[in-house]
Order: sequence, then structure tokens, then C-alpha cells
Amino acid sequence: MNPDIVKERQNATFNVEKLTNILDGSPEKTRRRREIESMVLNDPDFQEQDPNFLSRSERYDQAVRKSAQMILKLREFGISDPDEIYYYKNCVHPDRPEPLDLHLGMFLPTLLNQATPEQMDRFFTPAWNLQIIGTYAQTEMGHGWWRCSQRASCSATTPTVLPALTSEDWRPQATFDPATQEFVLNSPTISSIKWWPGGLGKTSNHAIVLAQLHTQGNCHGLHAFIVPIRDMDTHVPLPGIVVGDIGPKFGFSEVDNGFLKLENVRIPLDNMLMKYAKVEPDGTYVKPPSAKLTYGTMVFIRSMIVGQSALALAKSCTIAIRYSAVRHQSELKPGEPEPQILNFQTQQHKLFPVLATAYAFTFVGQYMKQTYNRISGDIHEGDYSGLPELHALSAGLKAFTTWAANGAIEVCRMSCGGHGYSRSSALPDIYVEFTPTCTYEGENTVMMLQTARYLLKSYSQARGGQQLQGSVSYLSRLQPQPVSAGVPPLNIQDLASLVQVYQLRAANLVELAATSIQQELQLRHSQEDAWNSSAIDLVRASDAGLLSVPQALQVSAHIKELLIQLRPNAVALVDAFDLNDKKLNSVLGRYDGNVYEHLFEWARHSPLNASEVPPALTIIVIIKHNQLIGSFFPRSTSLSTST
Ligand SMILES: CC/C=C\C/C=C\C/C=C\C/C=C\C/C=C\C/C=C\CC/C=C/C(=O)SCCNC(=O)CCNC(=O)[C@H](O)C(C)(C)COP(=O)(O)OP(=O)(O)OC[C@H]1O[C@@H](n2cnc3c(N)ncnc32)[C@H](O)[C@@H]1OP(=O)(O)O
Ligand SMILES: Cc1cc2nc3c(=O)[nH]c(=O)nc-3n(C[C@H](O)[C@H](O)[C@H](O)COP(=O)(O)OP(=O)(O)OC[C@H]3O[C@@H](n4cnc5c(N)ncnc54)[C@H](O)[C@@H]3O)c2cc1C
Repeated sequence: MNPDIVKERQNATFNVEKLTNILDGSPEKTRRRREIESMVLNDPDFQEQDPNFLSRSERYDQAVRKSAQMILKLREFGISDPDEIYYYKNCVHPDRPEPLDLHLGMFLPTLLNQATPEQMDRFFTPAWNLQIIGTYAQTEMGHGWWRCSQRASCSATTPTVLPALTSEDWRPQATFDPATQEFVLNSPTISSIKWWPGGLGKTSNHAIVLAQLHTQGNCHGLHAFIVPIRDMDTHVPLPGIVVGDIGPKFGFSEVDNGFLKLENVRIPLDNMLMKYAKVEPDGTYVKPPSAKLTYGTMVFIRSMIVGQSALALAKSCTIAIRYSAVRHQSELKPGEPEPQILNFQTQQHKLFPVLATAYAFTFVGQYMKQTYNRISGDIHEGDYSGLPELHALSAGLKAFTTWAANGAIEVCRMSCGGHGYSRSSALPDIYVEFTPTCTYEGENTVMMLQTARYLLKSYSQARGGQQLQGSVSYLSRLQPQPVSAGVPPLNIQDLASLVQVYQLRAANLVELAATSIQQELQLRHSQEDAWNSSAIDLVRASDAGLLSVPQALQVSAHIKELLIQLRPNAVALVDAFDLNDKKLNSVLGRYDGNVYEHLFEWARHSPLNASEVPPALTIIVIIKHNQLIGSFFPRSTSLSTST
């Protein structure tokens, strides 16, 4: 154990185990989490080669092998609780999305939420047993954006009268054919090819495909269809299915994100998910109670992503803070030993806010999950009243927490200096695997605009005298104040006072956006144009805070005091996240703090060190021997074969 890190733990002023129990929810939950963790981490079937030293295809193969083992083990140990599956999966594939994520995270939940009992028997049971492997295909090459209900322009015609049609006409179509009781699915244009779905490229044999429903000559907007894409015995693509991998990406190397072109693919009538919307055998369309229910799985994952932001931050600051406790640099005072870099105020100022945010997001993630479970329970009972708030909350928190975490991971990486740039630190991987959360499940700006839409509606209800409930109740209570009204009193030591100032600021910003829309409306006469011209106000928190200059200085001084208070407990606070070394997989973030010897050991495994003179370098040796520098290429090749 590194002596610095030992000393850090001795200096802590609280019981780490108790805090871990609070983060987990209870001592029993901590015990169970550790039990699951040891099932995976001590299981030789999950041994792996360090993916940093593998090619993409090797990484995919290794991930598939581990995922298949995972499914067998989940069955063997009878683990079926979604939280426990999720936890088990995160230990099997720490920090790395894997080919079955979409099957577990979106295919199964979409069936649970949108399939009829008959469809549950036909699809969910085999999918649970991994005979069916599914993905969720919504995004297309040309559009990540969809409308949940039909618009007047939605047309079933072929592309011959382009100017009269909108982009919605060129989306994938599912046209009901009553003669055969089938839907015929087509991707009418290149841009309507499904693009991005995880596990689609090579792994899945079924896809939930989101397409425009056409029946009896009418278009009814976005609906979900279960489309078999590969033969269940041979895994070869079925007729009319053009499918494959979209190629290497920034990260997600283990995942076969794919493309899918549908060419007159026929599926039976009862492959449309019909818990809510229905098509009768004669082609009659039965409306769902709410068109937005089609988007339910995205709301589920958005809610989950809030907790993922917390986990990514917890990992990043554990690595950076432990490393900063064992790393020494630059004398603070001449002649004295070099201090731990964690003693530099600037290092604390980088890392302690990340630590605080990791804690805050952990609790926000728990709140989001409870809210999701409560409101989706109501929805199952037929009460849809909570859906708008759930949508606004999950969209806004998904965007807010992922943006914040995305920036903070990079702060942690840079705070580790050069070693943060090495893949051995794990920080580059955490970043590349996390950063697409800002894009997928709804691009963050687009999600913020959805939340803003809800806030503006709530604002106008509050101005109309309605008493609002839930997360927007502050709009009824607070009267937005013009900046000229001066600054509100603030006690920065008092949480209630801080919350009040935040609420007032939020109310002011909503009012600002509403005013902008009103003004734009007078100029542009179209609600949509006025909305777009106010989009910056809608999304961005204004730079005008509500604090006076002396108050801002007071905050700054208080932050410095808090840094000093936190310093003795910094390592203990990250220890409380209880991230097992194997799961953290970071040379810099090791629990024992023995960084340097393991950094050296890790580097020696680099494939470039497999031989002292890599084969490619023999050409240099040959060139040197033949003194060919200056006239090398064609002749050096023939010389190399002759020597
Ligand atoms: C049983 C289970 C077993 C095991 C599972 C257990 C554990 C899990 C284990 C493992 C899980 C593993 C990993 C996690 C899984 C996956 C993560 C990994 C990878 C991620 C892969 C990524 C996938 C994707 O990205 S899928 C594609 C996502 N795409 C999007 O999100 C598109 C975003 N676009 C939209 O949402 C819409 O197009 C839109 C932007 C909202 C616009 O739509 P529309 O034009 O219809 O909307 P309007 O603006 O006109 O608004 C109309 C109206 O509707 C309201 N609205 C909109 N959306 C919603 C909604 N979702 N819910 C409710 N209401 C909504 C909107 O507010 C308007 O209301 P008003 O008219 O009242 O104002
Ligand atoms: C790693 C990864 C995995 C994915 N997995 C899946 C999957 O399994 N299944 C699936 O279906 N999809 C998947 N996706 C696709 C993902 O859901 C989309 O990329 C995402 O919804 C964003 O859509 P887009 O790419 O079309 O972005 P665009 O919408 O084209 O965004 C580009 C820019 O335009 C701006 N913009 C767009 N619309 C508006 C607007 N109305 N107002 C203001 N600004 C706007 C955005 O803010 C952004 O800056 C995945 C993507 C990634 C990166």
C-alpha cells in the first residue's frame, strides 16, 4: 500500500462503510451488490485480454463471448431483477457498451411496455431465453428526429411529386396489405436506411423498427414493428433485408452499430406492437390513448442515463483524486519535499466540484428512477396525467447531467497530467464511451427544447392563475423579478436560501424566453419561427445571475473554505463509491495507490514490445545497410527480398 494513501485514509473523519450504505440505499443493498460483483470478478469465464491491445474485430468477438456467458450465468444464478441484471452486466463489461445492450436495454423493455399478452408469449419469452436477439431501430441516416403522430403532409405516395411532400414522406414505411394480412416494409430512399442501432450490424436476429404506418390509404405516423432480420438457424440475413455494420467509431468498439435497408419485407399483421394503437384485419386503424406512448422506451433509458452520468463521474474522480494523493510535484517552499499534487488549491478546485457533482447526481439519479417507476406504474393503470412531467424531467435531466459529466470527465483526465492521456488510466475510455450519451436517446439541445416547451406551457398556466404541482410548482409561487428590482437576500451557508435563489433565477429565465417568443411572434407571425428565433433563450441559462458583486465574492471565498474542509476527506469520499479495482480498471486509480510499478508493468504488455525489433523495422535496417536513403522505394523493395 502506498504510504500517502494510507495516511489519507487515517486522516478521514467519517465512517466510509456507512456512507457506502447510504449511496447504495441500505447495508443489505451494499451486501448484495458486492455479492454480485464477486460472482463476476472471480469467475474465470469472464477473464479477458486487455481490449486496449486488441483489434476491433477481436474486441467484438471477446465481448460476444462474455455476453453469451453472462446470459448463461444470469440464468444459472436466477438473477432476473432488472437492477441486478444491470449491475451484473456492468461488472462483466466495465465501462464498455456491449453487443447485447440494445437487446436488454431497449428491445425487452419495449416489448414489456408495448406488446399485447399474445405478443409477450411469442416474442418476450424467446427473447428472454436469447433465442430471439433484438435491437431497437429508430434513427435513420437522414433523420434522428421523429414525430409521434401523423401530420397532414404525411403521404403514402411514391417520390414523384417531390415539392408537395415533406421529409416525413421519405421515412421507412409499413403499408398494410389486407389481402395477405401483412405489412409491407420499405426504405424508400437512401436517407431512410436505418443507421446506428446497436447490435444490428451482426448480432441481432430481430429488430423493433419504427416506421410510418399506412393503412386504408391513410398515414398514421410513427409505429413500432417487430421485424425478423436474420434466419433463426443460420443467422443469414432474410430476403429483402440489407444489413451490416456501420464501421469504426469514436468509441463503442465492442458494439456492432448497424444499417438496415428494407426492400418489400413482409411481416404478419400481429407483428405490429399493438398494446395501445391497433390495426384491425380489415385495415381499420384504432388510435392509442396517447401517441406519445410509442416513445416510452426512450423515456426509460433517458431516466437511466441520469444515474449513468453519476457513475461516470464517480469513476473519473476516484481515479483523479487517488492519483493526486500519490503524485508529488514541484516544491511549494524551497528545500521542502515536493507536495502531493492534491495539496495545490487549483487541483482541489478542479476535482472537488466534480466529487460534489458525482454525489449530487447519484441522488438525482435515484430520484429520477423513483419518479420513472411511480409514473410508469400510473401509466400501466391507465392514468396518463404524469406523462408530460416525466418526459420533461427525464429529457432535461438527461441533457443537463450528461453535458456536465462529459466536461467533468475531461477535467479529471487533464488533472492527471500526461498519464491521464494513457489508456492505462481508463479515463480516455470513460470519455469515449460516455460522450455519446449527449447525442443518443435524443440529442441534448433537442431534449432541452422539449423541457423548455413544458416549462413555457406551465408558465402560461401559472400566469393564468393555476396552482401548479410537482417540479414546476415554483412557477406558481414566485413572481419573476426584473434585474432592476435588485438582488434577493442570500445566505450562502443555508441550503434553503440557495434553492430559493435558484428557483427565482429559473422563473426569470422562463419569463425571459416567454417574452422573447411574444416579441418574435409580433415580428414573424408564425409560432414555429418565433420558437426558433428564441431557441437560445429557451436552452441556455442566461449569464446574468442573480447575485450582486459582493455576493459573488462571498461565494468565491466560501468555495475556498470548503476546499480546505474537504481536503482531509477527499480520498475517503471517493473510497465510499466502493468501486472495485477490477471494475475501475485504472492503473492511476488503484486502491493501493501503487501507480508507478503497475504503469511500467502495463506498458510492457504493449504488443509493440512483443519483439525487440518489430518486423516493420527490418526495412530500416536494410536501408541502413545498403545506404539507400534518398533513392529508396522501388529498389529497396527488391533489395529487401534479395538480402
Ligand atoms: C425486462 C427488462 C430486462 C432487462 C433490462 C434490465 C436492465 C437493463 C440492462 C441493461 C441495459 C443496458 C444498457 C442500457 C441500454 C442502452 C443504452 C446503450 C446505448 C444507447 C443506444 C441508443 C439508442 C437510441 O438512441 S434510440 C433512438 C433515440 N432517438 C431519439 O431519442 C429521438 C429523439 N426525438 C424525439 O424524441 C422526437 O422526435 C421529438 C424531438 C420529441 C419530436 O417529436 P414530436 O415532433 O412528436 O414532438 P413535438 O415537439 O411536436 O411534441 C409533441 C408533443 O409530444 C410531447 N412528447 C414528445 N416526446 C415525448 C415523450 N417521449 N413522452 C411524452 N411526451 C412527449 C411533447 O412534449 C409535445 O407535447 P405537447 O403537445 O403537450 O406540448
Ligand atoms: C453511439 C451511438 C449509439 C446509437 N444507438 C442507436 C440505437 O441503438 N438505435 C437508434 O435508433 N439510434 C441510435 N443512435 C442514434 C441517435 O439516437 C441519434 O444520433 C440521435 O437521436 C441524434 O440524432 P441525429 O444524429 O440525427 O442528430 P441531428 O438531429 O442531426 O443533430 C445535429 C445537430 O442539429 C441540431 N438540431 C437538430 N434538430 C434540432 C432542433 N429541432 N432544434 C435545434 N437544433 C436541432 C442538434 O442540436 C445538433 O447540434 C445512436 C447514436 C450513437 C452516437
